[in-house]
Amino acid sequence: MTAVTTETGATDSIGGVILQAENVTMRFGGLTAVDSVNFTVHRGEIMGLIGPNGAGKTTFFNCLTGMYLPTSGQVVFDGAVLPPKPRKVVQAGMARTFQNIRLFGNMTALENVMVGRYCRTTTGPLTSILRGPKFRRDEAAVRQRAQELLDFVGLGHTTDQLARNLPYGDQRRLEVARALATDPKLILLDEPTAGMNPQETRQAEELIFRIRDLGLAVVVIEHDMRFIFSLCDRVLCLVQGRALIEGTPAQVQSDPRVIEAYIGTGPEDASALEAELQHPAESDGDSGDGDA
Ligand SMILES: Nc1ncnc2c1ncn2[C@@H]1O[C@H](COP(=O)(O)OP(=O)(O)OP(=O)(O)O)[C@@H](O)[C@H]1O
Repeated sequence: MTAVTTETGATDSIGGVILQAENVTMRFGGLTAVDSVNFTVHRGEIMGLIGPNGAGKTTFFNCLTGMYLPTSGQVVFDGAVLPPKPRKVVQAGMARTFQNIRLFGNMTALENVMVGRYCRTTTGPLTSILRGPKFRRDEAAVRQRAQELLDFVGLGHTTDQLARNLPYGDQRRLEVARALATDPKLILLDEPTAGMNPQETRQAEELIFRIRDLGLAVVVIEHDMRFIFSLCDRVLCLVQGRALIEGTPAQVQSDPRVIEAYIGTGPEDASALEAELQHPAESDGDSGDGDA
């Protein structure tokens, strides 16, 4: 690992390559949603993925996480070509959250996290049916780890609460805890601050930094520019399926093509971005709305 000083002045330990997308292309019939995109993520790095609506961010995310098999190109994760099966991707050490919350609403917070943990247990069907000593040991370990993760994301007090009764920001954090329960090396967060208020957004940022400090790599899709530029080590901007620029937040912010790209697809996105880039202090407190 080498010590790297980020734009924010913090010194982070960024290690070797954990994820490499090579010329990833995804077509839907005649539409090319992702077009020959290269993308590299290192251990201990926070990568941002931005782009105007319809730029191909979610499709690219789905290619990275095995939801889609790219039409061409490949994704190499931790030294091996990614199997195009979400379950195998999780077992390989990649976890994700979704744009729309996907919790088990009628299960408790703890049970939701335990579900994520089961992919790492070795309990077979027979052991589960017989409920012998091994089953009870495994179950206790899963329960304990799930509680630790609830504590880690700041939800230690919600153990027995039904997921559907938690406030919105807590539900998003619960999703992160469930993803962490799979013991990932890389976690991908799809619009983690969507629908959050400014305070929840700051908590989300702090949580992502702590996840990175555990040594995990993080990839984030976000529409909230202030959030992404203060959080990430590097940012990739997609436009019409293509990589427009990849660089540090400072490099991406100062590239006029980025604002132009947003202007080309929607005046609201463009003016929000322009305001953020030119007058970051004035938008204080307005950055938590998200737009799922
Ligand atoms: N399953 C699909 N079938 C056909 N076209 C699709 C499919 N999924 C996405 N597309 C198209 O691919 C393009 C990229 O969509 P995608 O959702 O990946 O963009 P995005 O950058 O995530 O957008 P947003 O920020 O609005 O979520 C769009 O033109 C979209 O209509």
